[in-house]
Amino acid sequence: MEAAGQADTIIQVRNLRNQFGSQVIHDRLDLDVRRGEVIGIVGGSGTGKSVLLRTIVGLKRPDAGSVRVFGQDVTALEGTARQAVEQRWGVAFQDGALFSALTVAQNVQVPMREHLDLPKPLMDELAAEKIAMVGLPPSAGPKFPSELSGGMRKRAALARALALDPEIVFLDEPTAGLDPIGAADYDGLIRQLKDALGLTVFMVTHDLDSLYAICDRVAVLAERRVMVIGPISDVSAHPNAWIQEYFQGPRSRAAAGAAGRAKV
Ligand SMILES: Nc1ncnc2c1ncn2[C@@H]1O[C@H](COP(=O)(O)OP(=O)(O)OP(=O)(O)O)[C@@H](O)[C@H]1O
Repeated sequence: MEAAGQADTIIQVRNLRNQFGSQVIHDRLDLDVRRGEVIGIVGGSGTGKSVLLRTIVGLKRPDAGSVRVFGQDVTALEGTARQAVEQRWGVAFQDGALFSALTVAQNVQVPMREHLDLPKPLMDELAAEKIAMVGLPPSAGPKFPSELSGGMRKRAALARALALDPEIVFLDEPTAGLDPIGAADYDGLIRQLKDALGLTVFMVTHDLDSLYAICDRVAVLAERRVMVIGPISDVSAHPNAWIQEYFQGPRSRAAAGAAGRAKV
């Protein structure tokens, strides 16, 4: 059941604590993600962006605090209740994490096999639909991940994340390793899918161009928590030293300039 008054908040993290041994990664971290937004998670290396993503999707159990998705405390869910929630989101990891022994189409069908009981022709049809949706040619379906370029593998991973028509897509460094044109194409695809499907997109990224081009809001992880969150224009004005260096450096100014020109 969705918590009353939380209709717009699709992910709510409160007082989160994560640590590995004596290394505290998150402490009293709060985060709200709104339904339908593209949120970019940034921060210095090792600030715990990936750990935050993994905690929200249940791959890491938090040491303290709560994580509510769709109004449900996902850290407490088990069995079929957990499966039901997992069907409502898709995750694409940085390296794609595709099964190398399966074709692209079979990879896209993995979540279908796990969660649904569909006849093979229908699964083939749905896989072809997802493959087309992410801009891959039909010929990519029977190929193995090793036969694809890095950019195509990322799209295949996205197709798998979209397999069950999720409401939220989690992306870990989606444009890492892509050339600038490939990265811009991928950004365009995310924006297009978000608009067409009403997706909420949770994106860990280092890519300043992506932040400017597609993120509605940006959350900066620093000092073990979300130090600042908001539209990029607000966040980039924050006086924190890392934020200033990150957003006011030459690469950021170039990305901001490019985004400004694209909007003209
Ligand atoms: N399974 C684990 N066991 C022990 N330490 C871990 C584990 N996973 C992550 N860490 C540590 O937690 C910290 C945060 O890791 P995380 O991968 O979330 O950082 P990040 O912000 O995503 O960094 P980057 O931008 O470099 O990818 C790092 O110091 C990392 O070494």
